[in-house]
Amino acid sequence: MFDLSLENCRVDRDLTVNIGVDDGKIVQISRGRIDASERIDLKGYFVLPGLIDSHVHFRDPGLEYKEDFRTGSMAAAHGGFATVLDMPNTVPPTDNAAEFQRKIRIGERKSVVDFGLHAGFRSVSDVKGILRFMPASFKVFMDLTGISAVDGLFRELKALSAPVPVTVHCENRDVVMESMKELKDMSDPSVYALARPPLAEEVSVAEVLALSLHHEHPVHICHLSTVKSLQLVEPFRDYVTCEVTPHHLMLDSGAFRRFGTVVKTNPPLRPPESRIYPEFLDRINVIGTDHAPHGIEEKRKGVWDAPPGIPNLEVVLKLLLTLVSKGRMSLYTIRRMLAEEPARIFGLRSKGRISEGMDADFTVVDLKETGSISSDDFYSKAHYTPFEGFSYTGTPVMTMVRGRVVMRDGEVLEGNGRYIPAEHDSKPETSGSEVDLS
Ligand SMILES: NC(=O)N[C@@H](CC(=O)O)C(=O)O
Ligand SMILES: [Zn+2]
Ligand SMILES: [Zn+2]
Repeated sequence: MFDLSLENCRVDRDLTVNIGVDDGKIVQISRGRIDASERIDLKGYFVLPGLIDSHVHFRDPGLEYKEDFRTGSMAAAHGGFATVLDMPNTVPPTDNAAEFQRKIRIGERKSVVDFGLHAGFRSVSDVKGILRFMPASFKVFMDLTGISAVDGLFRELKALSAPVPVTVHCENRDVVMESMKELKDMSDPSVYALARPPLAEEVSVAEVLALSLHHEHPVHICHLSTVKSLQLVEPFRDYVTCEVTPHHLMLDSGAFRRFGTVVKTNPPLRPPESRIYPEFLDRINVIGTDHAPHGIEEKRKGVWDAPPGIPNLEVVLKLLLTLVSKGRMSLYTIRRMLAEEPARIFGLRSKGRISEGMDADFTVVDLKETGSISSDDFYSKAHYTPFEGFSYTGTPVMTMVRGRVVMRDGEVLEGNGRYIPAEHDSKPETSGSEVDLS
């Protein structure tokens, strides 16, 4: 007798199964009846593996007025995510063993969903100590760090035979400084798109590709935002993976006219001729929200003083399911880019697929429910979005983390998220997408 049976789970276009859950794990997948003490009937919904957002900023510790691990993880559960990977640019940064362990404790105390952590990089001497905690990656901001320092990180990871990916924010510092010069006295928010032009990203992507090729070490490029960056990355698929954000997928630099500095983000929204469109998704590995909450009052400062970043955890799945309803992308693409690929790239061995032995993480969606996005419903502290009022078709109705319902019908319940150590191996295996039927 298992703890739970999820019944009538439509897990693929034409495949409906029952799923047995015991002790937080998927223990049986079958068409027949499963004996369990509790049953949940999911007839009429579509059941995805528990989705993973590999790019969030929960601002904890140090910037809790913007977000903290509790409100951020509740936003994740509300948005349909069972696992998140948090970024290291907190105060202080998560760039040494002590801070890394401290953030694990913060997450274990506050998070309602499971979480992994990207480590920051300040000094080669901290790398070995951080590796003990099995980080998802080492994150580097190329607009803040010089090439030789980043080269040192690759050398140290190789010396320690640690195939932990280097995750990169690609904007070249020199190009940004040069571009800013002639724009500094201007105040129209749309100049921000010119201050950090596509060339800044493309030059930085090229530098990172050279480092990855030279060291034969995996690299993951965050928030890739131009077609030319995508063309650069394409020949390097065996070592390099990349991510696109919902805002770079759905908006262009024209959004500045409507939303001003609320849509100021790094890298900036791009002009129509250089941006990424949903039709390019099959060339990209991961959709990451880059959930980057700030106080609404600081977001309303001038173009040079407002902090960059857009919160997306509670809108991204509605946006993507609406694209599915319009035939512009498939549910399979959501499963690949928000579950299978993040789990593979970041070594989350127990997550990302519906098969026996995996964690019982599920994201259940209603493909037909319609509505319009309202930041009043957000659990995040950031009650604003450029997608306010967006009419969606399709929404998450349940989020389950290791067999525990943490969101049902839009209401977030109590949860007890766990730290998920990353288990990287040097051979990035292909992402299996079929449901293993026993
Ligand atoms: N994307 C942003 O504009 N801001 C992010 C940092 C980052 O991801 O670069 C943030 O932490 O606010
Ligand atoms: Zn970034
Ligand atoms: Zn980010």
